[in-house]
Amino acid sequence: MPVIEIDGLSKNYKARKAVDGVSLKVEQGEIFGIAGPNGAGKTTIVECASGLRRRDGGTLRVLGLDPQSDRRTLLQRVGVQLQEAALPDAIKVGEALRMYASLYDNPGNWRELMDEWGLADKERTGFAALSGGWKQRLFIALALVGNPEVVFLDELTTGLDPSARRMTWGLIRTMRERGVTVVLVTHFMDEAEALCDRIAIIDHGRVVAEGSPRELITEGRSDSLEDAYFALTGGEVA
Ligand SMILES: Nc1ncnc2c1ncn2[C@@H]1O[C@H](COP(=O)(O)OP(=O)(O)OP(=O)(O)O)[C@@H](O)[C@H]1O
Repeated sequence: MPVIEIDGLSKNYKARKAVDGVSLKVEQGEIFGIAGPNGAGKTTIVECASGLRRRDGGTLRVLGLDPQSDRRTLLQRVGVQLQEAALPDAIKVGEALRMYASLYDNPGNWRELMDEWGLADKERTGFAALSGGWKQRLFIALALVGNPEVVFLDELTTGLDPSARRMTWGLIRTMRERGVTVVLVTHFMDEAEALCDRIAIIDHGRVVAEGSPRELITEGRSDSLEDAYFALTGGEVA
């Protein structure tokens, strides 16, 4: 049974159709990528699926639960890292992890997570003093602290330096090996190609293509996923 089943999802912001009839299935233990141009509706899909935003139409099941009506139960079982998250300036890295862990019934070991994500040296550093890349690492660790079965990561490696980016890829693969299902919103086609089992390309609130990186390359009659992306979204190559 799929871990995530989205059928005919729609969401409007006033007159603007942000998501327009999206249907997707994600299987357990997959790394599922969501790619597409700015404003395509990717974040809105993730927000609706993770229980953070109400949908206008369609059905949604995550771990068999409805993200709207079963929101509280679902939030115990999923982790979410969002693009524009923020924390109080003065909160220290260790405090943030401990505080987030306390929100879950069965949290992971936050100290282990802090080590795993290279944050141990920053345990006593305040949020405001972290660079963008370290904030990003902290947000990923916070998304994982509840020991989630499904994790939604929005622009996972934006702002990370190349070595942190590769380290992050390794840790995401480890999560898959542990059976965690990962939904990854990304603008980086090398990242999607390296990590994702399947990818949905979204444009103007609709799914324009879906498949494994190899299938999308074939469908776009291209040599690389990046070229396939441009072919499938009708975008211009810069
Ligand atoms: N809270 C909001 N209020 C009004 N419009 C919104 C809101 N959030 C998103 N939108 C609009 O909905 C559309 C989809 O936005 P969304 O953030 O889901 O796209 P995205 O694919 O994640 O974009 P990006 O790649 O730039 O992050 C855009 O036109 C955006 O301007």
